Amino acid sequence: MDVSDLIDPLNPAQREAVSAPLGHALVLAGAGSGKTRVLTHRAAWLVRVEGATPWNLLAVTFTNKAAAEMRGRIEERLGISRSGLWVGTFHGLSHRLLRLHWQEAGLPQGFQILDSEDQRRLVKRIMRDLELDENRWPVRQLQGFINARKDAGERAEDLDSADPYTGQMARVYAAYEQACRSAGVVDFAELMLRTVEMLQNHLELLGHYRRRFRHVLVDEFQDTNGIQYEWLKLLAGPESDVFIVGDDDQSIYGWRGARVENLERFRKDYSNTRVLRLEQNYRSTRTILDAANTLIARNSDRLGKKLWTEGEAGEPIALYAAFNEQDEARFVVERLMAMVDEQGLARSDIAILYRSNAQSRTFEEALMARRVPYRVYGGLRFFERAEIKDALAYLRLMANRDDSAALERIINTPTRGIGNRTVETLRIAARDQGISLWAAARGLVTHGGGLPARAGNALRAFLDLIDGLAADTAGASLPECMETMLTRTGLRAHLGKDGSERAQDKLENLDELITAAGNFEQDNTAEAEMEPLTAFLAHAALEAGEGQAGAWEDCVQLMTLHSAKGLEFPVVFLAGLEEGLFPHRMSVEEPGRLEEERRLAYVGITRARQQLLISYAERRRLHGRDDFAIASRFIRELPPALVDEVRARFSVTGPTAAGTGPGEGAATATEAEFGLGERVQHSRFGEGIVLDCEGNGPNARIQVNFNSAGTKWLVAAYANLERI
Ligand SMILES: Nc1ncnc2c1ncn2[C@@H]1O[C@H](COP(=O)(O)OP(=O)(O)OP(=O)(O)O)[C@@H](O)[C@H]1O
Ligand SMILES: [Mg+2]
Repeated sequence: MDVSDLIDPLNPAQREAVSAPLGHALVLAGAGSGKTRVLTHRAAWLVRVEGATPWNLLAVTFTNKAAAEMRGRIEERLGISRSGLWVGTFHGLSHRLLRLHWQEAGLPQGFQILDSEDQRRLVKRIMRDLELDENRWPVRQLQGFINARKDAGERAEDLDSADPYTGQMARVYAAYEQACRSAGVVDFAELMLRTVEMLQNHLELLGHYRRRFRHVLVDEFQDTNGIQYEWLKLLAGPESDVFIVGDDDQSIYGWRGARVENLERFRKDYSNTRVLRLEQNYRSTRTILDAANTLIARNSDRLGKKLWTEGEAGEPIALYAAFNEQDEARFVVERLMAMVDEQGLARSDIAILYRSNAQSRTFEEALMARRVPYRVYGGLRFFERAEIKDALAYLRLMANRDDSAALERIINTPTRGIGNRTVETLRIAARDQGISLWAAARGLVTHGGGLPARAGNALRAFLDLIDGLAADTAGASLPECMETMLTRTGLRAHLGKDGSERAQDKLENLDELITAAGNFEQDNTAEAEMEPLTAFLAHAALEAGEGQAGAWEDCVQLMTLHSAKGLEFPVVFLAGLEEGLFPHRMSVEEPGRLEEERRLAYVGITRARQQLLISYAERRRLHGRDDFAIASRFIRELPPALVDEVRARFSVTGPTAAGTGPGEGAATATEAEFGLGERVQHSRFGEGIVLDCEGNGPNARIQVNFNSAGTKWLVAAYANLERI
């Protein structure tokens, strides 16, 4: 059998791992050393050499993007496509198991997935029911508590209710579980926990999957948490071989209960594990790799790995000290546009990585202003935008009337005369009778009960609308179903009334949703027969941006450092390296958490193949607050010889003689350059210092702090500022 395509593109250590005899194996190696490559080749090897069938494989990773890539690579090596391979994320695969075995899992067939915003609403509602003070019991804290308990495999009844604090939390948790059950919804953490419980309670099912999944492969193993480890241990039975790859230096989910100790635990639980190491890095230039190695060397308690490259030194790391976050975004976008134009890079070769989701907005605005296509992974995803969530809530309710979170979201969107008081009446009725809001509404409409006639009529019309929509769209294609829904619910007309640009955006997003539904291809896993609508809704809840508008277009990639794990890009911009932001202010006090932040920086740096550009802003407006920041300690921890500082300047273009658009009149434009922090003179306001600038061309505005007149924004083209 010719397996040269599996073996030739590998170095000796990688070959050893791919062709290892059957049995458990752990590949422990640093970033970019080919762990993921080895794992995909191993999967193909098992089928082609060891006689496994694709049906025997279970391959797990952490992000949708990584899972999609892994699936593609394995299918390519096996010469199959859209095969229904069990390759996916922990959550995605759990979802699949629950869909297949909803009865055993004790779920309604059309169960829906609750995302974290819906979850927060639900927790909030429960707190109101229990009359808990939000100031004493912050909603997010309770939500975090519930998820953490689930990640640890604990139900409300497992908690120690003797302790008053835990007891109170446990009460909320219990009520929350009850509400989810009656609504027929599951949250993300529940997907895992429910699967584990289902397998534990149904040994025949467990036996079936254990016999089936003879080969279990896990990427990024260092980030597994308690419940994921449990899940793996269940599915990989005594007859199965487990092949895991990981890097302790890239463990970045400790805050969410991931335990790097699972690497050690694995070696104990799975005796005779062969441990293999890879030491050659194929991803990055020597400069980038040296910087990463130097940084991570500061951490203690490392398992210790060597990493070297035959690659070239490459370019130095560029460092840009931005005046503020706008200036930072401008620098990044101008640089990347130049790279695309001059170096012929594809936009998708370029990634902008940041510590927290909130940072994406400034970059998005700068990219939009210059019409550079981009795509945000994770964070505020297409499917999380308000208008999209409204539309999806209608669809969810059509699929499952008991989905109270969906009902609450749209019962009065667009306004239809169902006020807060009516909704409150519904809530009370639902709570008292332990039924869903829908059932409560039907009851009130049918039997009367405390609703004024007008409210009753409005409610009845709403119920009939949903029932009618569900009946009329049965059997229709997804896009048709959405089209009908958007029209009949009045959602589209409601947005159309408002002529603003934002409303226009929203309408376009709704159109995009129809397109996404049209392009949506269901996984053709014959086993998991799902209604197309249910499948699409699950996809929307689970896939981070995969169905996002224009996903197929060549666009710049934006994501948090956490979502960048396992990926690589020729060019990486690492933005916002400021003390307090990165490392995050919550982490600097605790050495353990600081080390996790450093690992995150290591992950960020090692995503870059050829060029790494780091930036920070000396002033940043985030969460509505202005902060002055100093450069992150992680910048100081890089070898200075590898870092090149970029000079800070920006240019403002004056109005063109004929008033032509930007670009056309460039030759006649008067170009004035002001450095941030430069002293200038204004005819009326006197002397001041340049603080900020916004926009380009004739619309550029400049912010100056005048000695006597205070801080002002001026249109640069007309301000006639003079440098002094
Ligand atoms: N033997 C090899 N020859 C050439 N290129 C290789 C070889 N092994 C891996 N690569 C390439 O090196 C890059 C990094 O590989 P891969 O993504 O598998 O590393 P990794 O160890 O999984 O990294 P991470 O820790 O970041 O997940 C990829 O572009 C891969 O194709
Ligand atoms: Mg990898």
